[in-house]
Amino acid sequence: MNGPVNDTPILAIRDLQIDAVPAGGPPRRLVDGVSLSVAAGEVLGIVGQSGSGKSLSAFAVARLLPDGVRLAAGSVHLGGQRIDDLDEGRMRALRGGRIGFVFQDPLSSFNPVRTIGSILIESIRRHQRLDAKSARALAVEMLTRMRLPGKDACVDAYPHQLSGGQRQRAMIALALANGPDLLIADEPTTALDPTIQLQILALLKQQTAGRASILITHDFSVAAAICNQIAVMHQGRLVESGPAAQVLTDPQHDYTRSLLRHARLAPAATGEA
Ligand SMILES: Nc1ncnc2c1ncn2[C@@H]1O[C@H](COP(=O)(O)OP(=O)(O)OP(=O)(O)O)[C@@H](O)[C@H]1O
Repeated sequence: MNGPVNDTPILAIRDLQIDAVPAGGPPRRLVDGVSLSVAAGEVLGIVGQSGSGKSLSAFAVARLLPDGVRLAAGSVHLGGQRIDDLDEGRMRALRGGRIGFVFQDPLSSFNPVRTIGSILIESIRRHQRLDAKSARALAVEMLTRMRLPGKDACVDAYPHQLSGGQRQRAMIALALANGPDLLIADEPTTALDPTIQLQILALLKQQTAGRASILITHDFSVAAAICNQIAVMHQGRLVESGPAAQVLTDPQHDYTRSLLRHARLAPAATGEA
C-alpha cells in the first residue's frame, strides 16, 4: 500500500539544540540546529569524529541525555507523533519498545549477575502481554535468529560466559525483541575484532529491513557497509547529509572530504575501480 502514511518518515528530528548546563555556569551549546529524518527501510549513518555530537543527537530522540545536558529546543516525531514532550512514563514505554538500542560495549550494558535470557524476558514482558513461558520462547527465538549457538541459544548464559561478538548478538536480540520501529546503534562494532565486526554489521544490515535505523560511527567504512543515508557532524553541527553513495563519492564539504581521505574504504563504497 502506498498511501500518504508511508510518506511520513518514521523519525523526524527538527532543529535540535542541546546544551550543557553546568552548575553555576552559563549553558554551553553542544549540538546546534540538527535536523534529520529516517524513513522505513533506511539506515542513516551519523558520522563524525569523537565529540562531534553524534551520540547526543541520536540519544536525545529518546531523551537519554547525561546529567547536566538538556534538550534546549527542537522537536522529535516518531511515526508522525511528537515525542520530545512526552511525560517520563510514556517515554520509558518507548525505550526498548518502539525504540531499540545497541550500545558499543554490551559487557557494561548487561547486568552481570543476570542471565541473558532473564534480561530479555523482563524486557519482553514489560512491553508485550506474554506469559513467562511464551516470553522465554520468544527470547530463545530472538537469540537463535541472531545465531547464538546451542539448542537454547545461550538463553541461560551469563554475559561473561559469551564472547564479545556473541554478547553483541545478544544485545541486538534485546534491541529487536519488541519489534521496534526505530533502531539506534551506537558504535556497535568498535569494541570487536575486525572479522567479528563484519559479521555483526552483516547481521545488523539484515535486521534493518522495514524499520528505521540510525548507526552512529566515527568510521566511514562502517557507514559505507550498511548505510543508505549518511549525515556528517562536526563540532555539534550537521555539515552534510544525503544518500550514502553521493556523500561517499561526491562529498560537498571540506570536512567530509578530509574524513574520507583518512577512511579505508573498500573500492565499491567509493565507486573507485
Ligand atoms: N555530560 C556531559 N556534560 C558536558 N558535556 C558533555 C557531556 N556529554 C557529552 N558532552 C560533550 O558534548 C559533545 C558531544 O558529545 P557526543 O558524545 O555526542 O559526541 P560523539 O560525536 O558521539 O563522540 P564520541 O564518539 O566520542 O561519543 C562533546 O564535546 C562532549 O564533550
